[in-house]
Amino acid sequence: MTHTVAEAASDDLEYAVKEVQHGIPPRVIGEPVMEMKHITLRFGGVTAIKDISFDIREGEIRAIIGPNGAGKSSMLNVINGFYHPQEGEIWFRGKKRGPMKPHEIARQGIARTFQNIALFKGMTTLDNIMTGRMTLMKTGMLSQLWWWGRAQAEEIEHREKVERIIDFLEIQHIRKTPVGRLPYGLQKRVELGRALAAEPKLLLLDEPMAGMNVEEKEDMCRFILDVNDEFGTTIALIEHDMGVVMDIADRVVVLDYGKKIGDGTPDEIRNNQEVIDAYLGVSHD
Ligand SMILES: Nc1ncnc2c1ncn2[C@@H]1O[C@H](COP(=O)(O)OP(=O)(O)OP(=O)(O)O)[C@@H](O)[C@H]1O
Repeated sequence: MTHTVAEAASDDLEYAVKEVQHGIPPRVIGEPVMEMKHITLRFGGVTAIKDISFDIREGEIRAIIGPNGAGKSSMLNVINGFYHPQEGEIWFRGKKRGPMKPHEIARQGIARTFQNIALFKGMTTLDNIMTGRMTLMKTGMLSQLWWWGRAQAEEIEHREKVERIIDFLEIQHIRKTPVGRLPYGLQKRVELGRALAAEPKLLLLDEPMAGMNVEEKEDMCRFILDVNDEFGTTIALIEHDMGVVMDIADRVVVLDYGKKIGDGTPDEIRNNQEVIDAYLGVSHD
């Protein structure tokens, strides 16, 4: 089956996003936060990313799209330090970044969610979101023994922040439920909550709508737009649902077989012949 971008967009979903955007002033896009310069990443004989450059700017919602195996997840893993490219440079806030461990990158204010939900299934929503604050916790195990009062004060502060996220994501009713018992859409929302708990400046979302029904997608769109708007969080996301991408992204970078074939606003991408030929003109469900 073939279909165009417009056909791929669900009318219901489009409406929900427009409704959310209504009344909100246009986003202010700032300087580049992250610059990927001529990145090449190989796994043995497989070149997952070939000489790709693009940037992510302060305050924007940046989408990375492309067919299966295009190199999107690999790119997200390069951004969050999980993979180290063999070639190219990564610049973060105007400084060249050397190889870093993921926890060091988390301390720089970069958080992510995963394509396959990576929550602690036996733990409650509340505890899972609390784990997102680990990198912000100052008091270690030993000092907790000596500085009981300080550790307690810190715990209260973290709990308050987590409760605010629970309110924001409208998941009060499941705060004590083990996440393994939750429907898929709610688990995805908890995972977003855990990433938000780290108070990221740059949030990376790997297929946040995958496996969701239309209603769940509407909710997730609303939360992504609200996170960007209310917290000023810069967001980079991989997403297959073209209706979502074209509605919420400020700019879109398109990958195909590890190469960049398009980069621009949703309108520019819709009209880019190379992108249409490689990706948009055919079904990619
Ligand atoms: N850890 C790995 N070891 C070997 N090859 C890998 C590894 N990770 C990815 N690849 C290969 O790199 C290429 C890009 O994969 P990647 O997962 O980044 O694509 P993608 O665009 O995210 O795909 P999808 O939409 O299916 O998730 C593929 O050919 C894949 O098989």
